[in-house]
Amino acid sequence: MTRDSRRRLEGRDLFFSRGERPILSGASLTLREGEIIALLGANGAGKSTLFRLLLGFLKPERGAVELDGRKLASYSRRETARSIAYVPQSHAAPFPYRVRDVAALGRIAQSGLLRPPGREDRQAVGAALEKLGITHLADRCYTEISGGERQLTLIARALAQGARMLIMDEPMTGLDYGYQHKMLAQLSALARDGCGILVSTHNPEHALLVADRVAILESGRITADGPAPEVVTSAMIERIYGVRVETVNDERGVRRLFPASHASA
Ligand SMILES: Nc1ncnc2c1ncn2[C@@H]1O[C@H](COP(=O)(O)OP(=O)(O)OP(=O)(O)O)[C@@H](O)[C@H]1O
Repeated sequence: MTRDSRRRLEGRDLFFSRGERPILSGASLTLREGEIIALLGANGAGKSTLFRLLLGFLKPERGAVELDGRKLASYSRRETARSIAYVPQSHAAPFPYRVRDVAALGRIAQSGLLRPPGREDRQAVGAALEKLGITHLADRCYTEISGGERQLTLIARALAQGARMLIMDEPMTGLDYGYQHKMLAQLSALARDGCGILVSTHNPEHALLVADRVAILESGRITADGPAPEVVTSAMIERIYGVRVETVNDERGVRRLFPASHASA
């Protein structure tokens, strides 16, 4: 068997609590370059907390986070930012920055806070905007573009950062149907280019469409982690979300879900 030489971000046996309340109690998950992992879990299951631990924003009480086999805590903040980027849910910026300026914030990881942006920075920002198909928005004000365009801008910021591991917190939230599907296509394209993507979603159908693996966070642990069709079953949906669904594989073999209440209506 050949050793997997891809870069990897690994959270092992992570424990974290808020006050007396345990949030994570032994959660383990590994993200590798070139794959999409969809993280599913009910509201409050601890998905964002797990993300913050994997990004090094929070320290686990027990367990370890490692990047390429080395403790994340041993990397400088800037080194970490060159490898791992966080894409939050799209938000309104406090200042009317242009789209290219928001994307350029990702370059701080490469060139530092104090140095004015140079040619390389401008090229990286231009390449990120182009890859996401939003070059035409470069001079638009971030506060005056749509939620979907803002989400793409935040991904451009992550790409400009040079990171190969992207951690995305519910990027589809608030996007219209068209943008949700553009976003899903974009995630697949980024993974084909070699990015590792860990994305949380409340829509298991999105996981079925793009994820190589689906991980389930419940009771503070990853209770399932495997190929989407094996993990996203009617039993799992009922257990996590309390909704009965019927599953049907479409002509491409992609599993589709039908809530039983609609199916029998
Ligand atoms: N700063 C905080 N102080 C206290 N409790 C917190 C804090 N942040 C999160 N929590 C609690 O930790 C638990 C897990 O929260 P987290 O945001 O990680 O869940 P989540 O799975 O991302 O939720 P959602 O799907 O609703 O976004 C929740 O019960 C939440 O109330």
